[in-house]
Amino acid sequence: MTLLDRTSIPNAPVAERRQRPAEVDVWVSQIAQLLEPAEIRWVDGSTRERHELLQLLVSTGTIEQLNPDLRPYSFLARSAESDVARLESRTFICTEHEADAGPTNNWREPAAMRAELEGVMRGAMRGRTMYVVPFAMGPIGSPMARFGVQVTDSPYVVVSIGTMTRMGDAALDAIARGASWVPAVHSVGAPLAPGQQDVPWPCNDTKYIVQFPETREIWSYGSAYGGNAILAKKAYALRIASVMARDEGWLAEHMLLIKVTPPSGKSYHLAAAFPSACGKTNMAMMTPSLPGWKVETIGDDIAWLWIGADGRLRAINPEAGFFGVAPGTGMRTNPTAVDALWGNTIFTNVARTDDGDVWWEGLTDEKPARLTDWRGEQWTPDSGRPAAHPNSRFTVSARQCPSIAEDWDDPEGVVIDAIIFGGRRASNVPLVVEARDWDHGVFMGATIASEQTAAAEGTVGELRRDPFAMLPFAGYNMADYFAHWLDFGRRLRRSARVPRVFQVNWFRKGADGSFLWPGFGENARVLEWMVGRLDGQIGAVDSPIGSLPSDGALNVEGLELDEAALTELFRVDPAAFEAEADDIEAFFATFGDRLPVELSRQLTLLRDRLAAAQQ
Ligand SMILES: Nc1nc2c(ncn2[C@@H]2O[C@H](COP(=O)(O)OP(=O)(O)OP(=O)(O)O)[C@@H](O)[C@H]2O)c(=O)[nH]1
Ligand SMILES: O=C([O-])CC(=O)C(=O)O
Ligand SMILES: [Mn+2]
Repeated sequence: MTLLDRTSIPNAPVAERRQRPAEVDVWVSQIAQLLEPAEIRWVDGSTRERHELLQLLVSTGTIEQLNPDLRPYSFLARSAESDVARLESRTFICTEHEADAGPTNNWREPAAMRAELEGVMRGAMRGRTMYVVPFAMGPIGSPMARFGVQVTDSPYVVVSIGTMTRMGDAALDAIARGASWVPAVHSVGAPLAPGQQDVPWPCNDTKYIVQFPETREIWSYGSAYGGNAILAKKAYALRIASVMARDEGWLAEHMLLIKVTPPSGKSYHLAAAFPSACGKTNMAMMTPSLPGWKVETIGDDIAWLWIGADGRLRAINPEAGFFGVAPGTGMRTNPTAVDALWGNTIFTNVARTDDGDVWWEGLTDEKPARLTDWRGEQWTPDSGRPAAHPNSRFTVSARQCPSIAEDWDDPEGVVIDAIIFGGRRASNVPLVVEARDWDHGVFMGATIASEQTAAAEGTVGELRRDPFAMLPFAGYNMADYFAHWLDFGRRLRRSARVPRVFQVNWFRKGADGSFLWPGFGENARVLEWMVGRLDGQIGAVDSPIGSLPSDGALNVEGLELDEAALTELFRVDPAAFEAEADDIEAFFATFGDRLPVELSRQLTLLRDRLAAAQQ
């Protein structure tokens, strides 16, 4: 490949195509002048193009093809060791005023960040192809669909966007017809000198994931890992979209969407927000343990919610694929995901078997005698280290999921009956609690705490407040985000039924450190109680933190769960919650007077109820 000098870039040969929106064209040539790619290629989203890109990735050693007899048309990528998860410390929200980013975000002054980015981005694509990737979030034709164009020098990122979004000509045509679009610039930050040999996973030790919410722009540098590089996902569909949602009166949330059908045949739609690696994909694909129950998948990570013309809360999944955590995904825990991964899947940082298939901790109970681990090294069960990276992932199309709901891509979305918040809590938080009303539900969401997982850098296990599971994803001041949710409730109350709000915790542990609740398919028992509550047919008892299942209301028939474990699962320790309330107060104080008064009031009410319970 020859290195082109800067002046020749705008004339770089590009394939002829039909209608290319002038605005996108101009932007692409401006970006090309900065990034100086050797070549520009517009991505059309065709199967043939995907095939070509996969072949290219095999030839550069970025991916290897798995055994087609065992895993048809599937590939394994091994990332650089430093590029395995989202980097929250390098994720920035750049607003004119620091207060608009709020205390939970890394803020940078936009002009200063632009100058910094220009420094690293100049010439960043030398010797590489710049792919221009138009994409749609949400079904094209939906009133909720939103568009974007990402440029990237990573073909791995292009094929990933191809699975995760509606990518290519259809999106570009919508932009040509006048739809607004968000520009997103991505470079792995590894320019190639003439003749320089490429590495399998180019990236840079310096990384940036930058959002400019006020001008709706995204810039990412140095990483090819999912959440840092597939900018349609967390950067757009959550960080930028949450700001659009604030301004336009809807919600962009870190939520799964499911359709639940009990034996009665009447269906319900639920949305649930859990932090990264806390069970969204698993719940979205749940195989209920209860006979006659059915759970169908609509989305596993992101939901956009709005109030429909009928006044009901509606939601779409803006994505088109799943970027799921591999470890822990097995026939006992999530057989639906295992089935979905039969082929056409890209695996990243899992282990490889000798016969060219994949393996990760939890795929099978028995560990293979020999593997090639995620770093490419020989591995045996005695190696004393995990074979797959704890944040290893699969990338697979939603259409391939056997539990996908028929209406998963309905442009009008589905009507939401209940909202669930959850986190990973070894203690304190009961298996399930129901909020007293919407505002109490907002308080629950705002005060979710969860133990950190391997999905981002940091100390795994450390407890932190992760309001609405949006801590790393809200594109604006979290206090204003709380206010937006409270306001949303007021609008729902005016027009129609307000969804119920619940909190769950699948992760409470006993004294021996093991999970008290079997989880996964058995979580259907919790759904059964929720549905009973929606129908007003099942009992609840009041507690200081909300309504708990009354005696016998949670169906534990046939479970190996002793009385002590069941008691512990629902134990609300007022003293522990007093401490929790103090911690919440300190967390709320970080927002100063921007915190909605209603949340301080909810905290006071909680303390009053805790005090009453101890009398
Ligand atoms: N004990 C227990 N573990 C669970 C349960 N549900 C999920 N897990 C485990 O939690 C980990 C993460 O689960 P996922 O469903 O992938 O989490 P996620 O919220 O989709 O994560 P992201 O894709 O990072 O946002 C996996 O190792 C699962 O096996 C459960 O009900 N009980
Ligand atoms: O975005 C990613 O890298 C993966 C993911 O779903 C998360 O971390 O929540
Ligand atoms: Mn997931």
